[in-house]
Amino acid sequence: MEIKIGKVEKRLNEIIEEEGAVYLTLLDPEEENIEEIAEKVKDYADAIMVGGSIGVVNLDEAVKQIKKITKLPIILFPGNVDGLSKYADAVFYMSLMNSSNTYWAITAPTLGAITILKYNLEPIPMAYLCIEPAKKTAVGYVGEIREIPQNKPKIAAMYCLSAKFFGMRWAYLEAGSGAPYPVNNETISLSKKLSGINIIVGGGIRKPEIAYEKVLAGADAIVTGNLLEENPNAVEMMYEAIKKAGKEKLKNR
Ligand SMILES: CC(C)=CCC/C(C)=C/CC/C(C)=C/CC/C(C)=C/COP(=O)(O)OP(=O)(O)O
Ligand SMILES: O=P(O)(O)OC[C@@H](O)CO
Ligand SMILES: [Mg+2]
Repeated sequence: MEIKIGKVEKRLNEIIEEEGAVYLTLLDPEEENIEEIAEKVKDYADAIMVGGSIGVVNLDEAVKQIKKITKLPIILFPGNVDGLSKYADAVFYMSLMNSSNTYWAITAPTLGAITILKYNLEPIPMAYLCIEPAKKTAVGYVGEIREIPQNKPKIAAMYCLSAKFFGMRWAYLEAGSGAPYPVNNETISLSKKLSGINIIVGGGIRKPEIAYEKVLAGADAIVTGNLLEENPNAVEMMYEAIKKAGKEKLKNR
């Protein structure tokens, strides 16, 4: 059996290979100045994620608006089965593996599967892991998580290895949108070392030097959301830090 990797994922893999890391920017479909943010982000992000954890309205409209502004791939980041739009390119086909409710671990993605097929969206298989302090954020509340502690990097790493054994090619270490602090470097490095799959890190990253150290620790992708809602211009300095760290990481390989 041959497993086909889609266009968007292939492109992300090429960028990771050539530049050491990708920069993903998260846009909330409910954001009012979505066009202004997309306009700024289009020259720096490698792809745009679209999603929100508390209900989704105007998703199709939001995706169409972004599409008018840029040709960058749009990857849906669904907070539930209603987070799907046929106007996007791909979807993080995600299981919240450390939820205490099987709905978030397997039922929601299963209920979305046929829609994904019908909409011709490229599914990118991903373990979504909510790490301390995610419990204090919207995703922790909605996703009913068993929060993974930061002082035990092995637990997160073990989930990443499990994700790999399940055939997932990506794991998202999520501290929660707007988190007071991001996932620590030890958790990132051990997760990467043990699993070897692509590691996405997001939640609470607001400074270029922090993004820089997360990439050096082993992150293949960095996500920022809130920061750009507050200051879309910050995208440039984040981009530079991520790509600088990516280059250094490739050199030290
Ligand atoms: C694959 C399909 C169809 C569904 C998967 C559904 C799953 C597993 C969802 C996991 C639980 C969840 C609520 C995820 C939300 C992820 C997300 C879109 C976060 C975006 O951040 P917000 O939490 O909206 O941030 P703000 O609070 O800053 O708006
Ligand atoms: O909004 P921030 O804190 O950048 O978090 C982004 C992302 O990890 C949320 O899913
Ligand atoms: Mg939101």
